[in-house]
Amino acid sequence: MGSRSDWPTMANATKPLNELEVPFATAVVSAHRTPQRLVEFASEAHKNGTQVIIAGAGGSAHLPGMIAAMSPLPVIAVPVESRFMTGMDSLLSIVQMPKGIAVATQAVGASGAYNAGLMAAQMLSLGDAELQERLIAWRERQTDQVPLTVE
Ligand SMILES: Nc1c(C(=O)O)ncn1[C@@H]1O[C@H](COP(=O)(O)O)[C@@H](O)[C@H]1O
Repeated sequence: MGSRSDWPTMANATKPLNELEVPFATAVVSAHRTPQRLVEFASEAHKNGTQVIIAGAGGSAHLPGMIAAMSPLPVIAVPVESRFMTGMDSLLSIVQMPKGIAVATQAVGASGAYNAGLMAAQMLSLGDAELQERLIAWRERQTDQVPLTVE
């Protein structure tokens, strides 16, 4: 995430990851405030066992695209709600990537962060049959929890 202030949003990504027993690490990395840390993080991640990166940032959100530019790993982006434009600035600055560098952008805010965790697990499940089984069971539990009536 681009700032510690993104954590209340980005913590939502950890919920499905924990439920699906997917290990993860967190880091504060900013293209603007810690550019050297960004270069090291993005260029080294695929060498230390990381398989998917979830990048959340708000406002002038260059982080996901910059990570994607420097890493061969899939980058899932979360536009964090901003103070002045409620996340529209975050969304547009993340989603409008130039052809040739791909970022998988999720919805703005907490739900987007939650789905980023799910999407990461689904990507990882392509090479992990046990994780895929856990995902299928997770989906079935979710379906069972939706009541048929509003009473
Ligand atoms: N968008 C970026 C980047 C980046 O794109 O590299 N670095 C920090 N930020 C964002 O600035 C917002 C305000 O940060 P502060 O609350 O620390 O002032 C955060 O949402 C963060 O993601």
